[in-house]
Amino acid sequence: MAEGRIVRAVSGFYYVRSPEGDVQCRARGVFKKKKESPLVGDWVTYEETDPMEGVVTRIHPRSTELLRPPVANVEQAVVVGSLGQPEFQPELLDRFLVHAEREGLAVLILLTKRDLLEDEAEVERIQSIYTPAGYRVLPTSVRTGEGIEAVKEALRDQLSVFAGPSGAGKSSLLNAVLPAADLQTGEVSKKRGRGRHTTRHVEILDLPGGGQVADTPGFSQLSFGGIEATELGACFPDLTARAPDCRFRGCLHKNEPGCRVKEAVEEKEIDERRYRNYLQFLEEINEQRRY
Ligand SMILES: Nc1nc2c(ncn2[C@@H]2O[C@H](COP(=O)(O)OP(=O)(O)OP(=O)(O)O)[C@@H](O)[C@H]2O)c(=O)[nH]1
Ligand SMILES: [Zn+2]
Repeated sequence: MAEGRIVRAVSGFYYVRSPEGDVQCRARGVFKKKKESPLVGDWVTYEETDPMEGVVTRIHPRSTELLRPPVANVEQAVVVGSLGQPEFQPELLDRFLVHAEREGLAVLILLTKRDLLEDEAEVERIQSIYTPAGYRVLPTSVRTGEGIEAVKEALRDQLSVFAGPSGAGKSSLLNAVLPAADLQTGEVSKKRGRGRHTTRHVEILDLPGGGQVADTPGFSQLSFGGIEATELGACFPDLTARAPDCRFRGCLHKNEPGCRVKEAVEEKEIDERRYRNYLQFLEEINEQRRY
């Protein structure tokens, strides 16, 4: 019996990382009967039946479970937003943040392409919105190398996914933190940057400084299906912090009297744009319910 993490899954085989290499495993038949299946990211117990071959016998309880694409036990979402080409899109960033919060992940906001930014005050403006909400915001550039060491540091000791709009620079960042000598990984991973939503397999990559990254865009769906209106507030830490002081329990911070969140927006303690995005997402959730 040994334990390890599934780092890849290809046509019915699960590859479990061990100090000797990746052990090619099949899953025990009993999982199928129980309608369970091992996921990339799972910690499992396996039995080695032949050298470097085995059977997964137990799936350890998951701390998180992302569905599209499927990865288990992701701990951190690195939410990526570009500072130029494409220009910074706050609404899209908030959308990704909601999904990361919803999945119970720790969040790091990475601003990419700092080298393209002419207005130096922009980074501070963005930080002044998201830092009070509890997020760490790191400006980076793969062109100048700014922030890359800090990114490596932030990725240490946990499994992360990079999430963010297409073209924001996720693959470039991944290449920047992967070992320079590991050319093959670098090239493959660059190629994977394209068509990543189609037939690709999720793979967990080891980072040289410790820590792992799942080579997947994190969330491929950004609609709010499955999220109830009453749950949305909890996905905005800056709003949630004030919610206990609202007059009504279950306050949606919309038109209710005695709403502390709305007061905080008026007093500029909560960023107004974040609040407007919250209201818009709430509207979307209510729209979905109508159909
Ligand atoms: N100037 C500049 N360009 C960058 C930087 N990072 C990425 N780019 C460029 O931005 C474009 C998109 O980068 P990718 O890394 O492919 O973006 P992605 O988020 O992986 O995109 P998808 O694969 O579509 O999800 C490429 O042309 C990169 O060369 C940066 O720090 N500075
Ligand atoms: Zn309220």
